Amino acid sequence: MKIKSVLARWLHVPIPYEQQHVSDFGRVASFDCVLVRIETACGLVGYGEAKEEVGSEGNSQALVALINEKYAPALVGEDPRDISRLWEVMYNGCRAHYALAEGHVFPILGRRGVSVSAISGVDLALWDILGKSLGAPVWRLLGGRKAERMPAYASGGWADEAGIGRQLMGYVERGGFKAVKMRVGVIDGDPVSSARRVRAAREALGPGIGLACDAHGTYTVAQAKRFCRLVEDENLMWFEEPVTADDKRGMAEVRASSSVPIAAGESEFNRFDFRDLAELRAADVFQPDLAICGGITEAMRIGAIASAFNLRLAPHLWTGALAFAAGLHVSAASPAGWILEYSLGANPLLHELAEETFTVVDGMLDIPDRPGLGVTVSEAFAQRHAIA
Ligand SMILES: O=C(O)[C@@H](O)[C@H](O)[C@H](O)CO
Ligand SMILES: [Mg+2]
Repeated sequence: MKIKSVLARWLHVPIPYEQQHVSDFGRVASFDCVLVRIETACGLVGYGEAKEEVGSEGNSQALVALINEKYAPALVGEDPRDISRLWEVMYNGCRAHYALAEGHVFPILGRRGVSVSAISGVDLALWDILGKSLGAPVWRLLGGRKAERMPAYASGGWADEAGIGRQLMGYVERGGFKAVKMRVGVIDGDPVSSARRVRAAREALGPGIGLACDAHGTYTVAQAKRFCRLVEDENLMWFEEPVTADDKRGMAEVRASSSVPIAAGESEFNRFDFRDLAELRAADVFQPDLAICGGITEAMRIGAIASAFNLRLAPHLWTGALAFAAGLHVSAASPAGWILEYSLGANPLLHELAEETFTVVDGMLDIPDRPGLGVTVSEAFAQRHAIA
């Protein structure tokens, strides 16, 4: 089996004004991703997703250029089922222990950032092709799924102190969620007002609903410690990215300062970043993003590290349908897999790019059992929103 073509396109989907939310980083006016389409000479087609920015807003030109101009020419002619070999060549270039079939030398393109995101998009498409070639869902190729459906949490919660309880209860009523996530940090100013919003949320939800908080790395270590102290009795499911991802030791200090579990990983790029988080005891929950972290291949390794360090895996699924589905397959197959993120912000790439729908019933999401990633991409939707 041989790869015939690799094509990356930037999908830019504007969000209608009434559906936009104001996140920590401003008003979210679009949802963006890079759609990777790989076709084999025998006519199999696989799709993957790569992302330039964690928030999924904005420009993806650099990523598209990298995939189409650097990775694609090297991949054409290769066997798409040799995923580990191709991963290694894309990451380690001429240092890889494997070579490209035709003896081409591949450059080393970078070990973090868009290079690894590009690998993610390719990797997802390769797994999609492998599954389709065998008529099996990806989770089966990863060793089987632990359950037919897994718990999901509703991810949103930007409202102020007066509105947060109602907003989160709205999520619970809508999908039967047993867990929700709200934003704290820059969005509300300081740890004291964050803690007030958390208390309001807990009061509305009662003790039976899981509650997580996400600070997007916007606190200082001192602020994050103060926040943990203020909410220690609110029984948080986790406190996410308390401080910048660049300060892993600071994160470990925050974690050691209270009993509030720490989650991190959406800003990390590969297993080596997660190994550092684990060794520093900086986190309780790992959140790789399948469109960023090196794809399914790397996420399974990250899941193995989580398991070996007695941590949990809860992938960052603020993504389009392909990275979302990939996260479901990995969570279902990984021993550390725990809970799935379901974004409650406007997310057209989750709900309109795929012909299938991902619906939460009684707080649970079905693990797809169609071949490959189990996502039928709507080419009409993709073409309508493709910028490059
Ligand atoms: O964990 C999450 O879902 C967040 O970090 C989102 O990626 C962010 O709010 C998008 O702007
Ligand atoms: Mg987050």
